[in-house]
Amino acid sequence: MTRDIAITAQGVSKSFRNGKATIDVVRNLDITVDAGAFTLIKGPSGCGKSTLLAILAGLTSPDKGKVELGDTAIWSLSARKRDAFRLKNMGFIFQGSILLPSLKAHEQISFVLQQMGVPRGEAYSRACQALCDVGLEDRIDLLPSALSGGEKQRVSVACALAKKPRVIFADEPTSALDGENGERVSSKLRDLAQQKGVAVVCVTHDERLTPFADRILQMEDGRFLTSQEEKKSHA
Ligand SMILES: Nc1ncnc2c1ncn2[C@@H]1O[C@H](COP(=O)(O)OP(=O)(O)OP(=O)(O)O)[C@@H](O)[C@H]1O
Repeated sequence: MTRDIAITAQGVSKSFRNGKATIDVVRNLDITVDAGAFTLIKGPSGCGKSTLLAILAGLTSPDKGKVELGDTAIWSLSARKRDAFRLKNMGFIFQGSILLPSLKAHEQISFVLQQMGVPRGEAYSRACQALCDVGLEDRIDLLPSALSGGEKQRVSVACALAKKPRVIFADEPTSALDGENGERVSSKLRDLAQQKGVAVVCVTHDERLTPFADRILQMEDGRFLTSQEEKKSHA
């Protein structure tokens, strides 16, 4: 069976300057991500997980290397074209996702869908369906000020679902969620991968996500451990 590869990154590196010091956060890293798979990237705090995710998602430019989604090299696009490509093809679930204070839960989502060109009525029904999928059917008409932190996080999850993207990038998607809702979001992400062929790439410390993953990559000091190194580090 041939693999359906959604993302290919080759030789990706990123450093940040901290005063006079330079920190190499992502080091000459290669990764391929399959469509229809839930890929989990784990590793200690500060090892470069979020930076890598942002590079793959076209949000933080690498110093070196190439990232392709399908046959589009995202870092060769102009900023404007990259924004449009992201809007159409990617969903995001990030820690502390910001909601617009004056929009109700369903409007947060239908606003994004309409930016993508989805007609108003369809945008509304997709927004409501996605909010139901994350258990927010009785929060559809509420403003962010009336939602808890976990509910706001679920609105951003619903937004990523409603877009029906090719790829979902998630950074600690369950961090603000209790057991039941953490499980609901985790299984939704897995179902999207398995049933809709979405490539889900998730970075997390949350062990609750592990059973849902098709593939787990362990990161340390800006690179992936080989399976042998992983065994040694757990010994
Ligand atoms: N914009 C930036 N400027 C300077 N340093 C940065 C920047 N972004 C990240 N870093 C540094 O890069 C390193 C890796 O950060 P990153 O957020 O990618 O790690 P992480 O593995 O996701 O950590 P955590 O699990 O704690 O979220 C950290 O030392 C961080 O301070």
